[in-house]
Amino acid sequence: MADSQASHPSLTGLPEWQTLCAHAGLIRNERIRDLFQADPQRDQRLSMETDRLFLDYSKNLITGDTLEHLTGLAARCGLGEWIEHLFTGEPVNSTENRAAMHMALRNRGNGAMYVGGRDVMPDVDRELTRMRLFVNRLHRGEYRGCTGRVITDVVNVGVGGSDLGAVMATEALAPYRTNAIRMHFVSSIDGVHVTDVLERVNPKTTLFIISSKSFTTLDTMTNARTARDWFVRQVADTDAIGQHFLGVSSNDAAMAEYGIREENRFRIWDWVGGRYSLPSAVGLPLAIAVGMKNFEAMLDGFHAMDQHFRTAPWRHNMPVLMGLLGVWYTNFLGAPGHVVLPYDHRLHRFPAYLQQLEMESNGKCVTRDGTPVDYDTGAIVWGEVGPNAQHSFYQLLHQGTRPVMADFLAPVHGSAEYPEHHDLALANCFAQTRALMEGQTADQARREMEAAGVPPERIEQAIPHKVHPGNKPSNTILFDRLDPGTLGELVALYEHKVFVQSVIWGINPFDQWGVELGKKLARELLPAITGERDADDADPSTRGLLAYLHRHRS
Ligand SMILES: O=P(O)(O)OC[C@H]1O[C@H](O)[C@H](O)[C@@H](O)[C@@H]1O
Repeated sequence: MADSQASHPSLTGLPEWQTLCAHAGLIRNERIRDLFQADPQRDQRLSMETDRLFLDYSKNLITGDTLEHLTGLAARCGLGEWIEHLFTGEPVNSTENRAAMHMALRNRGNGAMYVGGRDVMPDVDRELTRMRLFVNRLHRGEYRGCTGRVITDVVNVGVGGSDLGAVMATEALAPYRTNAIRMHFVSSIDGVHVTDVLERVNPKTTLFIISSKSFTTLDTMTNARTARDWFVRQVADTDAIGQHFLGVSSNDAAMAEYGIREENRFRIWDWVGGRYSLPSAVGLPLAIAVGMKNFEAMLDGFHAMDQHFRTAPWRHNMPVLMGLLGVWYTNFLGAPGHVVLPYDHRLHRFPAYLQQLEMESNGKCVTRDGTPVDYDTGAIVWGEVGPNAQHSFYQLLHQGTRPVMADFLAPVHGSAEYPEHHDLALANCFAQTRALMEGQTADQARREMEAAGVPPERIEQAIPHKVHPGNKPSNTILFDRLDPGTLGELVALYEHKVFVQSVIWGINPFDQWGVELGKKLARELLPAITGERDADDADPSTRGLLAYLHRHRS
């Protein structure tokens, strides 16, 4: 692997890159609408299905040539080899000399998967079995609190990759709940988050899961200590900690030191990246909420997408296509933003989950060998539940000056209770992608206002404001229903999409050094916040902030 690592080509100098630049110059002048007219089969040619997902990418500013040029670039960047490096447990996380073998966590095929020459499947299966035993005991009411009462609440304490996936999936799969245990998540270090959750639970019937791959993250450790102190104060029994606190980590010694007993310590491994850890024991809160059967159905979905990604030809490979489309907009059409718009409220944390997955993975400015890049990398990802976002930021999507790439997601079967609501949501979803693509001309706006009887002078005034330029790209991802398998496929789709882009950009998507500096400066600044020392060495703005703080505290 060292060879292909060293040989990542200077991207912008590649003939494939130059071809794409020239091609973009031509295609900028095209209208997506006209491309449909020129090719009546376009929607069929530019759409595809996997086991559970349907992707329509025909409303993009692309032609068959665009895809050919993009796959040519991917081949030149060694995408095929890199996919094999990933799946064969090579240390693709070069700065930390680690594999990124999250596919082993959901390897439902029972074959061996190797990291550093060692089959990791026995470890994976052992932890999955331990989770199953624990979850089943809890659900049967056999695992109880220190006073013998059944558990009514579970509080997951974690942050980033040890929080976002579990929250997102627990919300998304709410209809698959198998029991009445209430789930709570504490992530933010600010003290109010933990307060708000502790106020709602009874210590004698609550389990705490301290979830942290490193078991050193300041945020999680601070909240975990506060939760433990609160618990001990409430039950007045330190021995009870062992019964009420579970841990998920790769740092067994730290879990033990915190007071988590052996049988309540669930393991992950250094080859599981935090933001790729939902299918590991980090998903324990989800498994408790929806039961192991549903959790494993989610793993099936992950696995199906893993297989698809590894084996499908690139022109029919969903993560590859989505990754390449992202590269097209980021690097050749100058669209820095990528918005994710689910038309199902239960996916309301999905954009937040993807923000970490995409931006922590590909928000990098040097290649794997440390060379500064001279092209853009990770998109700026944001999003919101589509129907709500229509009433807030869609204005910018329709008439703003900067192009944005959009992913629309929707189940065919949404609300079981109010299917007529879901019809409205779908009508909006499909209408928005049309409106973005087709826009509205001055003539159309004029005709509409004339028909509505608007006075002519007002019409002329209003027209510039009512014109929608259109030609805005979008993907639409549909699926039968938001069930566990579909969620697994969806998450794996984006994971692999991120990997594809990292290969083109030549960057390591599995480290996150950019988050360290802020943490270090926070540690250094803490004494200045508490007033133990001055921060004379800090910049003038920071000193000003500290001065304001202390003026208002005194
Ligand atoms: O699971 P932990 O070790 O506590 O890490 C939690 C999170 O914190 C870090 O700062 C990283 O930016 C994330 O990638 C990670 O998921």
